[in-house]
Amino acid sequence: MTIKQALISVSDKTGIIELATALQKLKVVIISTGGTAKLLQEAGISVTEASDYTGFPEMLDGRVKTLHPRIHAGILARMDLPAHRQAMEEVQIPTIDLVIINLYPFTQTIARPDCSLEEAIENIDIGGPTLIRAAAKNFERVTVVTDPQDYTALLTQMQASNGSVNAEQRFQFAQKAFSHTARYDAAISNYLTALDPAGQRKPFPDQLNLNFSLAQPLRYGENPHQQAAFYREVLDISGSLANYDQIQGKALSYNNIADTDAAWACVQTFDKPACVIVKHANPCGVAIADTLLAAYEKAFATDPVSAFGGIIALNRVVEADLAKAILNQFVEVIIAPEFTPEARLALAAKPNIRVLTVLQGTHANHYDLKRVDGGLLVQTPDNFNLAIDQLQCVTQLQPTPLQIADCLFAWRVAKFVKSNTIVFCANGQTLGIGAGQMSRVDSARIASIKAEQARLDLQGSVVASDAFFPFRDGLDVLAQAGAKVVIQPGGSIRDDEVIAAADEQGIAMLFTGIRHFRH
Ligand SMILES: NC(=O)c1ncn([C@@H]2O[C@H](COP(=O)(O)O)[C@@H](O)[C@H]2O)c1NC=O
Repeated sequence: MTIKQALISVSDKTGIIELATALQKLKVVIISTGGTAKLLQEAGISVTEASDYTGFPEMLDGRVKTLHPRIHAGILARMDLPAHRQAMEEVQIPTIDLVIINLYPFTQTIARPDCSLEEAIENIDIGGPTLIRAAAKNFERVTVVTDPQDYTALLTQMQASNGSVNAEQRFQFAQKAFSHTARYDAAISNYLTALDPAGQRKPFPDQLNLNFSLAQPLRYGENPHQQAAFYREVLDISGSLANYDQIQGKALSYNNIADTDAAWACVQTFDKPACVIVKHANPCGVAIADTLLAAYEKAFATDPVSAFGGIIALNRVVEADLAKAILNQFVEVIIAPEFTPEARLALAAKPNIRVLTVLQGTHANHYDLKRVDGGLLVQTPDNFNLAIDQLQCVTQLQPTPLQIADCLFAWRVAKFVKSNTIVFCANGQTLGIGAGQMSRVDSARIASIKAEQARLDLQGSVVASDAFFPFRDGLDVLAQAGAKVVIQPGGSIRDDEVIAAADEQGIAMLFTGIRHFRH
């Protein structure tokens, strides 16, 4: 079916003159709304204004432009049905075969901090979604394009096939169109249901509509008998892990993505060159150093056994010497902001290794989400970074500036380890990590055993605990292992007992006043 008549009504006018020019060359008759029509006419394109076409003026400040039977019957008529054909002949309404449309910028409007409710309401598009839904519903005959990035595909096809668009492409455009209106209405619902009766924004909307689109199917889930897919947030994802660029390697698995997320989140919190090695969502080695190579070597030394098959995250450009060093171990994924051409060449020797780049430090999720049976737990992300002046020394012994720096390092690592968390550190290197235990004293024991296995000396080390010590037993384990400074939130009803134990064992202790549970 050759497209004979098109309706163009766009808020985002990117590429619209070029598209309309090309449509005109294909002898398509163009109807258009106020602002769009004016722009096209100024560009010398012959356009009929929607108001002339309907015989009805645009009214109510543009609230009514295209809401007219001459337009909607023209879009919705099924010309394969005799009754529809007859009805259209009786009222002398020609068909519209192509709708080029995008909506009032509601999301951009409400993103402005000074946006009033009135402005938001005026940016709720009514006629646009109606046009989109009508055209998408009738995709058997009508083509609807809602994304300026699809103009080239549309034209390529029309130019190659006598001004027509094939059924498969029309269906794809219709799928995209309904997703477009769904997203639009979701944004309106999220915004309005987050307003209290006084018009003030609440932290969470009464209705939470989430919008993710399929990024890639996955071979399987956490286990091979589970099916899985990876979805990406539709809006505002530049600089996010989900927007990764894969340079080489096998396709990412479900567990690869989850573990890489943990490693990438952790490594980004350091200012100095840093390396984080993750296994099963927990760091098994973290270090900072003057060079990235030194950071990697220190991180690897924490737990070489667990680092086997791990995920390695780095926060600087990776050069060839580091790439070659990493190749000595078995690694699943390497992620960094960039790799030099020489590093890429070196890594290419092991083509199965997944190598990813991500733009660094520009993205943070708005909400953390956790699925529970029949529900969803929602919270703001744990993006609290402790400042040095928030530390309170509660013991007779005061830590040295070097020990304080190590405490801050250990504390940052602890935030990314599953609770109960104990992290021994020295000189910007993790020495032993106890993760995910049901009791803090067991985590303390495991962390010291791990250091012993890796032949790392805990004498004079500092230790971070992600939450307070309920009893002195955990602290006693740390002291016996050789720790000299402990950083922990404080806040236990037995703090006095724990502080007394620290004084008794010659340990300095810092309270943060804040905890970092991670489940
Ligand atoms: N009210 C209507 O009948 C109507 N029909 C189309 N629109 C929107 O008007 C915008 C284009 O307006 P203009 O061509 O005047 O710049 C498009 O985003 C389109 O979605 C309408 N506007 C809002 O509802």
